[in-house]
Amino acid sequence: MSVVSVQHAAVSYGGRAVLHDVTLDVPAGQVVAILGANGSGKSTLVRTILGLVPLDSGTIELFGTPQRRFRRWARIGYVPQRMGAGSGVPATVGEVVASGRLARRGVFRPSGAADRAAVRAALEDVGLLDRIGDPVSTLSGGQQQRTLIARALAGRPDLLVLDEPTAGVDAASQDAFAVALRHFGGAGGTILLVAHELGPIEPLVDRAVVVHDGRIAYEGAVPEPAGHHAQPGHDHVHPHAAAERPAICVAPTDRMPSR
Ligand SMILES: Nc1ncnc2c1ncn2[C@@H]1O[C@H](COP(=O)(O)OP(=O)(O)OP(=O)(O)O)[C@@H](O)[C@H]1O
Repeated sequence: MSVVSVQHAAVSYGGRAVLHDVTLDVPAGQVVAILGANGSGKSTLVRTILGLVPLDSGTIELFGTPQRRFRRWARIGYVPQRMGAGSGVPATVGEVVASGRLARRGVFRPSGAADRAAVRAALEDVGLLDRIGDPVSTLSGGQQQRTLIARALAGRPDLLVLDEPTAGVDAASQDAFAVALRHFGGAGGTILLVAHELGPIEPLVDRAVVVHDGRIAYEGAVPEPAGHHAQPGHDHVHPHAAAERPAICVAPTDRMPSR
């Protein structure tokens, strides 16, 4: 079963086309990484899947239901790009994570034992249970990012969507994050993530999708990093995936297929 199915999607901002004829399938239980250079359209693709950006044409299905009729949003946990958890908000780590339960329980029902257990389990997953009572503002950037991931996990979603979850995050937090994702995936969860560098998540990724200029330029196994191409002594042994695609190797953070 496909958890996300995008067919021939086209998206534009104010008349400027940003995604062209994008087709993407995320099967249940898979970890799919969307890679690509800055401005290639990765975030737009994810935001379109979540219904935050309208389609010009094409179709999207979520859990087999056309997106416009899909109502079970609690099945999806979303961690947006570079969202500060601690920006002036005096909330504790536990409170931020508990807010991830709202869609599950409804705003007007008080939180119960199941909610508290889910919050603790999610914080345990990201290695921050010992900080549950601390103000978010006292956490490092990486720990704040882990708090946001715990908030998404606390809603017990079936699909986790993460936009650049490890960008600018310290190594310890990246490792904690990889552990949390492995746990979520091991329990049958589906993961769609946008990344520049996969780092410790790389072994978890079943399929990589490279977006270039608003089109899918490559789909398959995680490509080799391209950042070392320009270094002296690097023998450029891996051929480009297709003759018309050499331009995906444009930024140090881009990745090229190894075959
Ligand atoms: N809300 C918006 N209004 C107008 N243009 C936008 C908007 N959001 C993104 N864009 C433009 O659309 C293009 C794709 O942006 P998008 O954020 O999807 O790329 P990205 O691959 O996620 O890049 P990054 O890695 O920098 O986040 C870029 O040219 C960007 O400037």
